[in-house]
Amino acid sequence: MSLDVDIQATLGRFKLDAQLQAGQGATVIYGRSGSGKTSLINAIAGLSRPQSGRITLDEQVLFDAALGINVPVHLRRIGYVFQDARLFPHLNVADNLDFGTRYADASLGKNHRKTVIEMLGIGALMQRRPGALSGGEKQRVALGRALLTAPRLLLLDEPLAALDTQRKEEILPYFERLRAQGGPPMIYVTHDMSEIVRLADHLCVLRDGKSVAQGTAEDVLADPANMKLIGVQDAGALITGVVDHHASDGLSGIRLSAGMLFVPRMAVTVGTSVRIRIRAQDVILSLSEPKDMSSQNVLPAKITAIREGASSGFAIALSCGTDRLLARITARALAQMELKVGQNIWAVLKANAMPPNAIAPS
Ligand SMILES: Nc1ncnc2c1ncn2[C@@H]1O[C@H](COP(=O)(O)OP(=O)(O)OP(=O)(O)O)[C@@H](O)[C@H]1O
Repeated sequence: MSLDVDIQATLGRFKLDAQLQAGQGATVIYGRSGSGKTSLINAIAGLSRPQSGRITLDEQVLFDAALGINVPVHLRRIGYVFQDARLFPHLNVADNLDFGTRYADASLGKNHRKTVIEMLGIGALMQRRPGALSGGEKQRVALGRALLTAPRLLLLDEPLAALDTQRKEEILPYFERLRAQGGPPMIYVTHDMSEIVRLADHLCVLRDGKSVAQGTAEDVLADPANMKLIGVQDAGALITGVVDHHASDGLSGIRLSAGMLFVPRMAVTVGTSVRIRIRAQDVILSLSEPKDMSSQNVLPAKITAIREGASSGFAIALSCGTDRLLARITARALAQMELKVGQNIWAVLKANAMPPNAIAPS
């Protein structure tokens, strides 16, 4: 699958001017409230019509302002899951599921329906109406309804935003499974970093209606130039490792290319590959190897870039074995430590700075 979007739209006083390239897997659109995320995916779905630009999905032109092409919503074969499920209240789950299949490829038939219902664990809910479902169940049905149309692409607009933490945990594994099992490519809107760690292959950052950064999630998050865009609270790189052991003192050891990382005990088996978000503000830099610290996590690193960030802070990009880290330090620390690109340094990471929602099987 390849999606190519380059559109411009004026919505009241808001101007959207976005470019997006997406392929297989999950592409997360990340941005603050009002940055244009919903407007962008509505245009991809065909729910709104941009003033200019072009949208192509694989070889098909879905929209081209100059050529006057605008394929109607129901012929785009794109599934859409809204934040608030939007099931038909007067129809039971079975009828809600079948509603979208009117335009779907009939040859997919009953087997596809059965697989989707089993995958989402909604078989027991078939006769219930949406009013008798929990928020998490509603979202599973909404996802099922979208999948039953055999979409070429799935658009998900903050599908977990209306759910509490427990319900989010109930639904996220379904998205992870879809991604792992080669389900339809997803464009997934969120401003929740933990969902990015769990799902994002690619990341596109929107700001004030403009796509200001995009690429693999690892590249976008490790780039010190993007620290301001992501926000100093959330900025941080993704690293990968393999669960090496679970210690009896409540920590799990993760083998990284540059050494061992200790995190609060993880509920995954030894040998599992994981992706971990290390927030820039949780990385401390030291010129010499710290030996008498409470932190268990001291990794050798090299400075690859130094970039001025927001509010007198600097973003320091580090290579750490084959991984990248991002650290945020003050201008004073930068001057006192006389940090330079190319310098070898030690990165200190607190185990408690890596809560379970910052770690996901990769
Ligand atoms: N039809 C419209 N008419 C006028 N303004 C609009 C219209 N649609 C969207 N906007 C404005 O465009 C801006 C972007 O809205 P959009 O819903 O795309 O943002 P978002 O990033 O999805 O926000 P959120 O995270 O809060 O859902 C907002 O300021 C919104 O008020």
